[in-house]
Amino acid sequence: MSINWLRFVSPSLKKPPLFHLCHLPPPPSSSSAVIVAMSYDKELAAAKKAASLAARLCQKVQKALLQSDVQSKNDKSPVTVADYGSQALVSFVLQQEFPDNFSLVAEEDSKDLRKDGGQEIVERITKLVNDSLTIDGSYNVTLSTEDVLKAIDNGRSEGGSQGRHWVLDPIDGTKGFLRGDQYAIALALLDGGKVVLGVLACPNLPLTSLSDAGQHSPNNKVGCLFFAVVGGGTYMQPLDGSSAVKVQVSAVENPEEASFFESYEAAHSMHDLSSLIAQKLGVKAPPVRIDSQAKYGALSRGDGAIYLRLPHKGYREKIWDHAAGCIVVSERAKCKRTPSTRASMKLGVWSQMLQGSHWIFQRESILIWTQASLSPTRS
Ligand SMILES: Nc1ncnc2c1ncn2[C@@H]1O[C@H](COP(=O)(O)O)[C@@H](OP(=O)(O)O)[C@H]1O
Ligand SMILES: [Mg+2]
Repeated sequence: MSINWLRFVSPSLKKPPLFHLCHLPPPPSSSSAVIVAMSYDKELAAAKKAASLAARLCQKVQKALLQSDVQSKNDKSPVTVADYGSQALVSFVLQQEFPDNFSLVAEEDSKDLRKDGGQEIVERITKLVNDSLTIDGSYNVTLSTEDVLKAIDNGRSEGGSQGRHWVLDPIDGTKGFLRGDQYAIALALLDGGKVVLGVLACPNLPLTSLSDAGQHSPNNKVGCLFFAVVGGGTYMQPLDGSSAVKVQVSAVENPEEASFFESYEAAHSMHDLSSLIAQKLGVKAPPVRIDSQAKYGALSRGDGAIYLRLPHKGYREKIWDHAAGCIVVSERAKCKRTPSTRASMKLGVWSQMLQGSHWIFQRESILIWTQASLSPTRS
């Protein structure tokens, strides 16, 4: 049931240990990598297409964002027409491409949209989806509002450790999206309970490193698509479709020279605690706070070396918030056999002292500290 580097453990099977330090084996040799990667070619092409189309839809909505686009969900997180539109689009594309073997575990459902007063918003979503499909031109269809609601609800699969299941966060970082900041369309494929493929579309992430001094220059283009297939390395390409490059994680091993990422939202991760931990690790740089799994994309190309995610007590992570990001980081291109232990040992001591059920994940110079007891199902 283990998924590469981020382990998904059913709560009924096992209580997470107090802390767990995970040294991962090196990536497979290049010959086996090619064979493994090729077996998901069609899935990768479909996932990139679906995520890119959804990203374009979201970009359009973010530009024209009005407060009236915001609805309220039970958990009080904001949901936008782009959230639903993105899910409908990805669901539709995947179902077209894999009509005989389609299972999608996605964040949204149409319940709120089907309530009184939802019709207008459904029509707006439907128009957005149809406009995106028309521009793409691959499918000669015009979806009705009911088709769109069904496509959204086709994301209600429970997933599981048998067979293939797509996992989607249609807009990860909804708060960032509403603020005009970072967000991601995060799509992963589980096969036999393992994440085998991940695509992260990050429409607002600069193409150059976040640590570059010129990042705020008006000439610095934004819009990145990260993708990884198990055994095949991680790639990044501009969302406009130009060619992809293999990325590699940071070479920084000394935490004193590392920059660390955390959630922008203090409600999602305890900033005070991460600042204390960073201080104890010897990290000198201030935290880089960004929304969504764009953090994983940025880590995979070496913009930073540490990601601390410390949710408040009682929060349970969802599979769609990590599945795509974890493979994008764990399939990074760099292959170095001597992992740095300096930071992880320090973190280990701290995690014992804090007595939390935090796990530490280390791969070479990357450190990710998060509560990650996830199951390959939606619950
Ligand atoms: N109280 C909480 N603690 C931790 N994570 C939370 C949270 N409330 C929401 N989240 C999750 O944090 C995600 C955003 O991640 P980040 O903090 O890295 O930007 C949200 O994704 P959505 O925006 O898809 O709902 C949501 O799943
Ligand atoms: Mg999310």
